Amino acid sequence: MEIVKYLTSVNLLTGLWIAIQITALAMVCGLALGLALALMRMSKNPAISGVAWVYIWIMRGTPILLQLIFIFDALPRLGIRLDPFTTAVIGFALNEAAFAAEFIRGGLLSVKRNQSVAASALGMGPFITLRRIIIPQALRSITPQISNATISMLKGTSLASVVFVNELTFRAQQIVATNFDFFTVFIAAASLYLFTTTLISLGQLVIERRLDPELRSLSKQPSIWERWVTGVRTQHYEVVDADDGGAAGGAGTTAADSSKPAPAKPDDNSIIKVLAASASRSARETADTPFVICKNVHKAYHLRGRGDLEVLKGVDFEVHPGEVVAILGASGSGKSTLLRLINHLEVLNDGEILVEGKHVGYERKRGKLVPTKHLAKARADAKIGMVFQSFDLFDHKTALENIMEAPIQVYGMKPQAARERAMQLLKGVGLEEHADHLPMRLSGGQQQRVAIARALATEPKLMLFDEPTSALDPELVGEVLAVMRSLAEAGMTMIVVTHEINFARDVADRVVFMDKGVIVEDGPAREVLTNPKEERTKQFLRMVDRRD
Ligand SMILES: Nc1ncnc2c1ncn2[C@@H]1O[C@H](COP(=O)(O)OP(=O)(O)OP(=O)(O)O)[C@@H](O)[C@H]1O
Repeated sequence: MEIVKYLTSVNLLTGLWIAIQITALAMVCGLALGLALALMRMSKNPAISGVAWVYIWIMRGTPILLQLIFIFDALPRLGIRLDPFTTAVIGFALNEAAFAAEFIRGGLLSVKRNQSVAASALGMGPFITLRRIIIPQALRSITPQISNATISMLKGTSLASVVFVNELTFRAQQIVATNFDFFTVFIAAASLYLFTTTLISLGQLVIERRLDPELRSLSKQPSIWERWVTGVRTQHYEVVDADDGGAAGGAGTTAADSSKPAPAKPDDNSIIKVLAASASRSARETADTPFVICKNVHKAYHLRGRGDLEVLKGVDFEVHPGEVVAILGASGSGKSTLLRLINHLEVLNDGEILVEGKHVGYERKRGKLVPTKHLAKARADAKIGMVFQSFDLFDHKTALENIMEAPIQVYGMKPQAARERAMQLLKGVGLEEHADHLPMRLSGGQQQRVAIARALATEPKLMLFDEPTSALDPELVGEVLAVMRSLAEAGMTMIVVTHEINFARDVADRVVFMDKGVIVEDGPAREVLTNPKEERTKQFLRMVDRRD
């Protein structure tokens, strides 16, 4: 009974409440400062990362007790006088920030770099990318560490008694000093700590479940009961035919039974064809000038300790509206680099690239082209869709969410309209029944078709494909090529880096052959592929022939 008396004693409960307040405030401030320090640590600017490093070094290397005493005793000498509670909050926050910076940095680094490259290609700026793509994925690995840190801090608030904060442990000691009932008083205090830390652990559990993309996607699937009642085997959506112009609420058809095989090729009414045709129309408005112009393009990468690696050595090349150009060449010849330069995922060293008459992400200053500060906006305005070899779908988002992301976040589309557009696109690539599936639940071919749909959702005027089938098993290549073929047939301007010679022969208007950073041969696809003029092209085609 004695223990119940202490468990409900106002004295101890007030002490616990003070400990909780210090912990909550210090954790919020510490995590915010920790995130800033983590980003500073990851900066390429050595001065910025150096400042963060020194801060973390000092705060992690000195005891928090001394830090609290320093803030409480030393700051008044500089004219800054803080009360004990504020001192404790600031002291714990500053100390926590140093530790948080490191585990947050670990979490951010655990997200694959390709995720942010894919976000950039969709016109997403650094802030949106961090908030929508990187942090949600990093949070999964950071959450247990935040929970650990919160529990440690709650227990560690007893240290705040050195600056006269009257928290739980301190109050328990004061009671014991008067009644010497060590056992009961300390058991009561320990129980109060245990109760609170248990709540923190339960909170961690709830957050982890909410952050689990698999559980989230499953919760969108109809339950067994719902399926039985409605007779529907998978999630169903109203899918508006592209004919309806995507008008919300149009007469729709329901996504069909999952047993229906995915169409090998989108039908003529598919939104894929509608978008491609509209891109082709707008491209033809500038038909007298090439849509893409590369002039004397140079690119070198600086390799630490090994000097510069010159990857592109003066590339000149043009693509006309509605044209499909296949870029072939041996590994390392600079094909992907050239694609990445076109939508400014890399910075040019020399020369210039114009898309629809504009330098993407460059502005002229004193006669010189310099990268603009508004790079994300420049990419978004250029409307260049890009599809990568490794698909690079956002791992924490379903197929539908992947496609909706850029229209909503970059182009300000209303969520309902973006959802309808995304469903039409999924239907167009034969994947409407996989709308709520996470990338990890899709085959490589399906992921790549979602990636194409995602790129098309921004209504691109130009599509760049970087070896879109290289990472696929041979039996999955056909389904991706079928979608690309239908885009090409509908008039989309496309540049395709590929090793698929048959695709290049059948679909491309032109083939450009690259070797060691220069264009060796450029001409009509059939001519270059059946009757190459250059020895290097002949050698490459013989090698591909043998491989096939
Ligand atoms: N970020 C980078 N830093 C340093 N070197 C790079 C970087 N990106 C590419 N390279 C190098 O540039 C060269 C050309 O790379 P690129 O990816 O453009 O070639 P590719 O022709 O597309 O080859 P593959 O067909 O194998 O993809 C390669 O030697 C590659 O190692």
